[in-house]
Amino acid sequence: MLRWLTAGESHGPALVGTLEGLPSGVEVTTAEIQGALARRRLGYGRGARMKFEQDAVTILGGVRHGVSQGGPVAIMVGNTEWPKWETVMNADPVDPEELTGARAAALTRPRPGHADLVGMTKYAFDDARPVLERASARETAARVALGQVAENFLEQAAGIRLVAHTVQVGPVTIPDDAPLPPADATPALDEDPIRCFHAETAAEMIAEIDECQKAGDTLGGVVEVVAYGLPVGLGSHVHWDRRLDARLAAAMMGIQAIKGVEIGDGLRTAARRGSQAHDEIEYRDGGVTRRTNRAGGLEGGMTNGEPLRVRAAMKPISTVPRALDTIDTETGEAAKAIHQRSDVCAVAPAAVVAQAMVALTVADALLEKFGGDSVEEVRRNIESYRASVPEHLR
Ligand SMILES: Cc1cc2nc3c(=O)[nH]c(=O)nc-3n(C[C@H](O)[C@H](O)[C@H](O)COP(=O)(O)O)c2cc1C
Ligand SMILES: C=C(O[C@@H]1CC(C(=O)O)=C[C@@H](OP(=O)(O)O)[C@H]1O)C(=O)O
Repeated sequence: MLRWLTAGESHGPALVGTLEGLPSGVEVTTAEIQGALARRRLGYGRGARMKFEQDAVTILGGVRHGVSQGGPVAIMVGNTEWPKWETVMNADPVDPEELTGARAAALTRPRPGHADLVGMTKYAFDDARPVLERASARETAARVALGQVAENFLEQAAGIRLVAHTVQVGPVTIPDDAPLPPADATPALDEDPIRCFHAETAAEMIAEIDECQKAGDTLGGVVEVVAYGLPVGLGSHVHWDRRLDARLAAAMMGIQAIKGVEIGDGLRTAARRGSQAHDEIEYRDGGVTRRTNRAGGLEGGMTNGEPLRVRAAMKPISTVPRALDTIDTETGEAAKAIHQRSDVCAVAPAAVVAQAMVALTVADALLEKFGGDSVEEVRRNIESYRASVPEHLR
């Protein structure tokens, strides 16, 4: 079993991620994790903070000389902006006289759509600061760091490769027949400001973000993660919480601002007749294959050998520059919601976060099916399973 946890606040000294259950022998370096975090910072429509803040990666445990050792992997993502927040966010008590200035002021005008108001009520705060500090998607930096480790494991143990791209920004969508980005598309996607594989649509998406920014508004969209090279049989049909589709949906919904998940053609399939909704099975080139991949690589909650396709729908950013109506929790009067700065659109980075969550979820399912304490043992187990499948059904 693979487990992962994160800790840390948006303006704290660092975020920390821990990954428990990773076999030994996974090759991974600080530079690779730094690369994944740099990818998460990309994206047209991101706010000013992405420009000046840096992620400083330190692998604290579980890896020696670039190879995992079988113990928990702990990764720290330091926040280079910490000196500005050291008093306001200090873990130890500070002299109240030092708590002056805009950063220290209580935030009492909760943003509709953010965690502010409910978090204040639930955790008994009269300031939204502690709520937004932990609700913030800054936390996804720790998940992306862990996701890179999981991705290395998947590739090294099973040749599995993942890509993530933007398929919709606000109302602008890629055509239905747009080709899927191939397994090696990540460098090309990194070059596109909105991480869209369809050049004409990418230009329209950028124009939509520009227009939205001018109007003082924000945007959401849809991202898709594709995983290539999955063995048949990850997940299970036998129980609801062992279905891989259920686990992927939970992983996607666990990302800030994700409000819908689609496996394969998902919602679109609901409008089709059965003859147009399923993937007919045939022998081709000496192996079993599906004519189409509308199911997105999952049948009965199990991988069927086709590419896995998972989409996640992100709502528009809730810190709207043309601030929304709210209340002031201190005075009880009508007010305009907090707005200092914000992303206009964070769909491109959300794709990178979704890729990390799929990597972690699939890595967990791979270990559940094949077990193994070293990458070599997992590899052997996969090979022996593949060899046990009758030749005409491979
Ligand atoms: C990559 C990413 C960046 C985000 N950036 C912002 C932002 O700049 N401003 C904001 O209000 N919300 C942002 N969000 C969304 C909030 O974190 C999210 O709406 C909030 O935590 C409440 O959770 P919920 O939307 O799931 O209900 C971002 C989300 C992601 C995934
Ligand atoms: C810092 C990151 O994203 C932040 C996520 C976020 C939110 O509310 O989720 C709000 C913004 O932070 P702030 O309110 O301080 O400007 C984003 O910049 C990051 O992704 O590294």
